[in-house]
Amino acid sequence: MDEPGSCLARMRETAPLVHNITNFVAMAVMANVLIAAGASPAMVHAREEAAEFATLAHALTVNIGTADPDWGTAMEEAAAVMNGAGRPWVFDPVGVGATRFRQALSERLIALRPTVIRGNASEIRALAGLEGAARGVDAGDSVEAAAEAARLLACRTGGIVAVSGPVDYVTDGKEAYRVANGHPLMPRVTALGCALNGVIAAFCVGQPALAATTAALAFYGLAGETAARSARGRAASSRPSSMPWQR
Ligand SMILES: Nc1ncnc2c1ncn2[C@@H]1O[C@H](COP(=O)(O)OP(=O)(O)O)[C@@H](O)[C@H]1O
Ligand SMILES: Cc1ncsc1CCOP(=O)(O)O
Ligand SMILES: [Mg+2]
Repeated sequence: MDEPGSCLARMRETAPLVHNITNFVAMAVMANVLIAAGASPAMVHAREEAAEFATLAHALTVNIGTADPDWGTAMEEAAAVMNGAGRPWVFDPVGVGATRFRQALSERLIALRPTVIRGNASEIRALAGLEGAARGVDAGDSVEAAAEAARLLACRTGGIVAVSGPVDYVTDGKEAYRVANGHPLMPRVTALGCALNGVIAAFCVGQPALAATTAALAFYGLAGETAARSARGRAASSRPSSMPWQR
């Protein structure tokens, strides 16, 4: 497998245009993360233009976090464009276990065979039809508890499945790798999982998807470790001690 550093260097040489149909929470965070990593983000979700825009993009991400039926159609049409052009796309099944709408849309997207599916452990378990302990969009299951689900999903789609968490797990259904980079503050910041999808998509442009996804996970975890060194974390108490009306 290629060195993660070589994958990063090749991604930066390409500076790929990554088209994202993502959720309202993640849009700005994800765009900034992609620029910082060395790619060009574009957030384009209107049903009337998503497929047309996809023809311009090097890679696509689709994310069902705040989807509605029109966004779902936009995702399916844009993914079909990427498949036709042989370009990578990443699917994030945010909160898939929570509602029938998310489950049905996810089934349609899986049938289009994403290059990479990336979710937290509870999402990957739910996608494989297993019971889980999700709390909305947050994981309640361990990564190890989702490893077999990831393997089965990868065999079903022929793509890569990445389970993020304290130690990420990534597989193509035959080989598997674990990535131990990252910091416990990362799941305390909303949309960091969503933003990771864009980085994975950027790394996958012109590079083998298993190696590229593994490298993206390592790069992202290291970035989180670096950021955590200068982060103060959240306050010890949820009640600030020096609010003006308390003086
Ligand atoms: N406890 C943890 N320790 C270190 N890194 C973590 C931890 N939990 C999540 N991460 C990292 O945070 C990023 C987002 O993953 P995750 O929180 O699982 O996604 P999501 O926001 O979709 O639930 C990944 O890079 C993952 O490796
Ligand atoms: C809070 C929330 N609600 C709908 S989408 C979303 C963002 C989830 O982002 P992430 O899975 O990266 O934490
Ligand atoms: Mg998520």
